[in-house]
Amino acid sequence: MKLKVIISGGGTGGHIYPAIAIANALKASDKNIDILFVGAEGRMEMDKVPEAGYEIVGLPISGIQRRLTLENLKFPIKLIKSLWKAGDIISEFKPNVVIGVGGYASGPIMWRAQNRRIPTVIQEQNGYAGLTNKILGGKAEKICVAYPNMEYYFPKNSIEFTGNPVRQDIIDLSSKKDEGYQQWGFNPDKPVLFVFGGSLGALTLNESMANGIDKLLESGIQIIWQTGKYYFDKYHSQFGGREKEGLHVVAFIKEMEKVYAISNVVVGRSGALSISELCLAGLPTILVPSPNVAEDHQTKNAMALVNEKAAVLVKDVDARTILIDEILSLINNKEKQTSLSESILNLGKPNAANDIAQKVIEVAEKHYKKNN
Ligand SMILES: CC(=O)N[C@H]1[C@@H](OP(=O)(O)OP(=O)(O)OC[C@H]2O[C@@H](n3ccc(=O)[nH]c3=O)[C@H](O)[C@@H]2O)O[C@H](CO)[C@@H](O)[C@@H]1O
Repeated sequence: MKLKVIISGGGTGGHIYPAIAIANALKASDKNIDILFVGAEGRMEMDKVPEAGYEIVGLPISGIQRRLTLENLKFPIKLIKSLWKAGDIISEFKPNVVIGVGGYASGPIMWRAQNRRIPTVIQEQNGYAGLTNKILGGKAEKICVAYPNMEYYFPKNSIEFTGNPVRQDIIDLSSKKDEGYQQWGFNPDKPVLFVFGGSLGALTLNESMANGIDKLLESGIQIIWQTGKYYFDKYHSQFGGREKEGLHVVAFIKEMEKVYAISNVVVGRSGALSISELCLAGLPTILVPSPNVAEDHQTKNAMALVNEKAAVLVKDVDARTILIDEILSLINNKEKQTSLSESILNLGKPNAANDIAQKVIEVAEKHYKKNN
């Protein structure tokens, strides 16, 4: 049987990269599997998925703002159009299974698939479930999760505790060190600090860095500062061009593995995928959870590590005043770095992508046998 799989969702890196990791694991297990991505028109997946070598179709869907806006009035029309198009995509591609990774596009296509009795698999990256996944969860064959206690949101029998699927290039970082130092022009004998605010950057981290950048550079730290594309112009115009001093201000990093490979200390938001990657990389990390996300889930994500002494927590409200000192104290404390590194490595799930791919194949084959 030649398996046909739709992978749907996106919106931010936190949904797109796990989707690509699942696709790669499916292909690694059987190169004849046919994969089609379904995303939302105009969103990040429409670029990132083709860059990863997969075909993607866009639905005209968007989210609902929490405020009353003109865009919200268009939402029902976009939803109806998307449901229509989702139906056409399914009729044409004839998937054996549809995977939803979260984000606007997974709603319409998973809904359509479930109504046509095509089996569906949800991959939930966070320690909570949004409304769409809660609705879809009731009819999904499997729900692959990365945090405990998810039976609060989903039927217990469908849950598989696989961990989040992480890009394979983040495994085996030691072989990428030399290339990493070379690419960034860094001295391997001096510490490297990596600051990143998830896939889109984070204002709090940018403002906190702007407050203390000279103090960090004076201490001999080499820095990669990812601002996110919306904040890049502002911070690059202020701090760009200082590569000789060891400071790189960038909008987005394509080869994260080479940055993780050379980082001594990382500062980040606590998006689910950032955390899963840091667990595999085993990096001493300071987490500053975003307070602007549903159900404060980044704090929950971060606490899962902090409770195991696997990361340091700095609250968003405190970051502008204490983050720089926290960084300096961790950079200067090798013992703490080692203990954080050991604890965070214990929480990693390096086989998640393969485990999820196997579940997807099982679901599709079971359904195929039942119907043929
Ligand atoms: C503000 C917001 O809504 N954040 C959510 C979003 O986060 P966000 O999209 O930031 O996602 P994550 O932190 O989970 O993952 C970021 C991903 O982007 C990659 N990356 C990041 C920066 C960069 O320069 N280059 C790069 O490749 C990382 O390697 C990682 O794979 O989705 C996550 C997963 O559902 C949620 O937990 C987050 O709360």
